[in-house]
Amino acid sequence: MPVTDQAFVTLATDDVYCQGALVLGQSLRNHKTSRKLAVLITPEVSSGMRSVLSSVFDEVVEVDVLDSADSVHLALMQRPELGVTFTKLHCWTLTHYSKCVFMDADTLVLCNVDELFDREEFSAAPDSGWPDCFNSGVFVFQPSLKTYNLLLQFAAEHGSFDGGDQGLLNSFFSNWATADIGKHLPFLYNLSSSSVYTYVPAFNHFGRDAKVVHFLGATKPWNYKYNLQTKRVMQDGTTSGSFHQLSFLALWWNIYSASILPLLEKLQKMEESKSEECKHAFNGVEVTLKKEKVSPYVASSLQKPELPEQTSEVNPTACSPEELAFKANEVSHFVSELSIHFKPAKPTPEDERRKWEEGRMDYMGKDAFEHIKKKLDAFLH
Ligand SMILES: O=c1ccn([C@@H]2O[C@H](COP(=O)(O)OP(=O)(O)O[C@H]3O[C@H](CO)[C@@H](O)[C@H](O)[C@H]3O)[C@@H](O)[C@H]2O)c(=O)[nH]1
Ligand SMILES: [Mn+2]
Repeated sequence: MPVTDQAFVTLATDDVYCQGALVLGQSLRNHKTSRKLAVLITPEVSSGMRSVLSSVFDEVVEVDVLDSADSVHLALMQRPELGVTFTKLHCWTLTHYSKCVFMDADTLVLCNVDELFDREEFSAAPDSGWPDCFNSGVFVFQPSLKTYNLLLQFAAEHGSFDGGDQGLLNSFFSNWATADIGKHLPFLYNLSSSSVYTYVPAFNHFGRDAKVVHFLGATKPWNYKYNLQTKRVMQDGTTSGSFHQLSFLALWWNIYSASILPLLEKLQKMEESKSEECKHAFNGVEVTLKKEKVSPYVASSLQKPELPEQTSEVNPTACSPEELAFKANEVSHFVSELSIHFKPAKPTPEDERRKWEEGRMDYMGKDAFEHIKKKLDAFLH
């Protein structure tokens, strides 16, 4: 039975993090969550990406980077570095839900995790770097404007010891470490893919029961390249990873290529171009498919859903072969390499107009007075 007053919530402040949010949302759908899916976005997210998000999420909620509705705002303005941090706090304003589970956009569920809603605020898993702190990538909370305002006030007064939301939330919910073991989520609900390195025997022993993978740290799944034929992430000099890390990365890309890419394509109406490269431009994100003609024989073998060897070893019990299998779609007939690039794309006229209407002009750039004057002059003469 669907539960409509509870939701999984994530956050994406730009089109890049949207790639992660989409894969997370799709992984929750694949594992048949009975809860709603909500994503918080900020004005920077392009209109194209918003419509893709709304085909995976039940609710796409735009929030400000900094809240301006109360007196705390002034104090916050002195601390611009905390802006993105506070954006996560907006999840407490979703008061049409009685309980929520927040998940970072760089997480991925490996099975159904709806049992998280049996927990109370504030439940989270230990941080692998400092286990007396919780990691703020996965947590159970209860939306409340009162808590939201207390958090903002606390932030304005004390800041954050790590400059991010994790430090802030740990200071605010400071009795997490000692008060109630029921609020300690097992590490399996927020397995940082890099900690697999630091305690290999434990991973070998418990890893197969992992429920949520968190790609915490500077290099995110979307920074890698993926080979659609071998279903493996491609490594170059700048990336490295253990076998298991690579397996989790491959799983992320499996979902991306099977379910997210077709959504992006539908939106962009990929024209039947004969060129070697076909690009999907969003705001700052470009998905590049390097085309390669595949012989009919190879193409037909691609259509068979086969279990990617890499992922099967990580979680053999939690997910069925069908769930893990890469669903070969039309794209795979001619695509060999998939990658996401981050270069500012030209905003659409629609995005431009929305920015103007919201009073967010590019004063330093194309909306600078000299440029506007030039246009006026050209028009008048
Ligand atoms: O430019 C950004 C940066 C972050 N996020 C969102 O905020 C989350 C946290 O950022 P992330 O890059 O995932 O941080 P981590 O590498 O996971 O680092 C740690 O430190 C962060 C800051 O304290 C915490 O938010 C994380 O939960 C914690 O795992 C992301 O997943 C997104 O949902 C954005 O939307 N845009
Ligand atoms: Mn994260």
